[in-house]
Amino acid sequence: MQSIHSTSSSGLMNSGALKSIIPGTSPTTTTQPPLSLTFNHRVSSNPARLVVRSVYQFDSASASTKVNNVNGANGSPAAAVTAPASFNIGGVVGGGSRADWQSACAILASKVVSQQQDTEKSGGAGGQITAVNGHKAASASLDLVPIDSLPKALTIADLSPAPMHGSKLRVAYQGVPGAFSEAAAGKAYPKCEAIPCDQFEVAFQAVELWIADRAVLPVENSLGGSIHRNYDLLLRHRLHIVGEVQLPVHHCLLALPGVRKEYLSRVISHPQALAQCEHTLTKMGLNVAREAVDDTAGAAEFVAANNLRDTAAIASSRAAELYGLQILADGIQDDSSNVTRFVMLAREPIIPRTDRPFKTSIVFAHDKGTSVLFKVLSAFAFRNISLTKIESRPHRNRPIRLVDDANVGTAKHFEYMFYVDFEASMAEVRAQNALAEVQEFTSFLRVLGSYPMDMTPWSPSPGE
Ligand SMILES: O=C(O)C(=O)C[C@]1(C(=O)O)C=C[C@@H](O)C=C1
Repeated sequence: MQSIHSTSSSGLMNSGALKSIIPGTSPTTTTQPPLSLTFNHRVSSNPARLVVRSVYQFDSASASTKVNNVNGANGSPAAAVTAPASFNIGGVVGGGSRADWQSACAILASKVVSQQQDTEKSGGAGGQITAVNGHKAASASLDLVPIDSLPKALTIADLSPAPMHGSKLRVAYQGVPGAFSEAAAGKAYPKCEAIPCDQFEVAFQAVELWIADRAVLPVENSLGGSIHRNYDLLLRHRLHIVGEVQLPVHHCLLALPGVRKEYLSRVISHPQALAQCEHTLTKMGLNVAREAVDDTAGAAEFVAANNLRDTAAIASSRAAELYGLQILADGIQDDSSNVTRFVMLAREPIIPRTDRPFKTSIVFAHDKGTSVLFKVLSAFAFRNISLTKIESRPHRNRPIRLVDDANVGTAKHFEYMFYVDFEASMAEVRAQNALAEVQEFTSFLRVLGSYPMDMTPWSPSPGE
């Protein structure tokens, strides 16, 4: 019996992807007294090594509280908000009281005067105070900063860099370059800048924090079924589904150059990929250990980076190219028409239309009563609205309902959240009426998004 082990991102996975960006998780503190607090979102510009970190940093060199938002797309500062918290003037560090402030100002004033005198004496500009408290000081002759170089007021665009005209849409995905999610991002937004993230949660946060404009998320596969975690995340976050793509998934068995099948003692990949290739691997005589990692391309990267001659990865042919691996076997998915469905997420919903086929995704919890699920679903059936998917997940807040019966004891009913996709646009009256009716039977109802269906003509993966 083969087993699939779960390995956390701190284990096998060695990606340079976006890391968790929950503020305060990786504070960098100095032993010096906290003089200013810097909150930095730093995004490296190397797409294969993109890391976003929230750094709370006590910065004794600056006398202010700064929030620096560094734009991930080009690495240039997008915003810097400065507010006095405590101060450091001319080497005098103040704790923030009025008396400290005044004495520090006095010291500063005397320094200005003495430096002005030095400058005047020397007749040069060499003795100018260049910066006070992070701000450029006016020159000694008091010719103030020219009007055209006055600092510009921050605008909402500085704080939330959306793609400007002509710039690329930034799309967050889970995994490293070569992952199928990256390919899905490219299919959904052909000219986008794909941003690798080490977890799904991080991809959501990247959009919520305006580091990315969209996230692309796998929700189901034709062989492996639903990706449950992502259903839960859709509910926990407030992003909107704005589109879907269905990607043919063509798996390859990858190993270091020169490695033969007989040398292998394990195969590593994303759990979905291992599941999608299970029968083929067995048919190939590869009865070796399977190990799960965070994404397919991450598995390929791991084999290459650690020079593992006894390990193969299941990943895309692009991953083979990127990480210098050879393809031992091509098209090893158990079904040639292996497809993964991804949804695209954004901060704002799109306006639903009726000029092309639309799908709408909802989630609801139903109230007590008889045949409630039947009643809810019939609201669609009576209006000729086809359901394309139904999924249930445990109700997080109320997973169990106790039903007491004096004679026979207590029944424990499991409570669910139901996710339904149906083929209609929210711009259609029949869809609005159906939802109005659904609302009557439900204790909770949310529209996750109404979006164009992926209608690309069917093209099985190459080599099929
Ligand atoms: O690991 C990857 O390459 C992914 O993009 C993730 C993922 C998934 O979660 O299902 C996407 C497509 C394939 O089904 C296999 C893995």
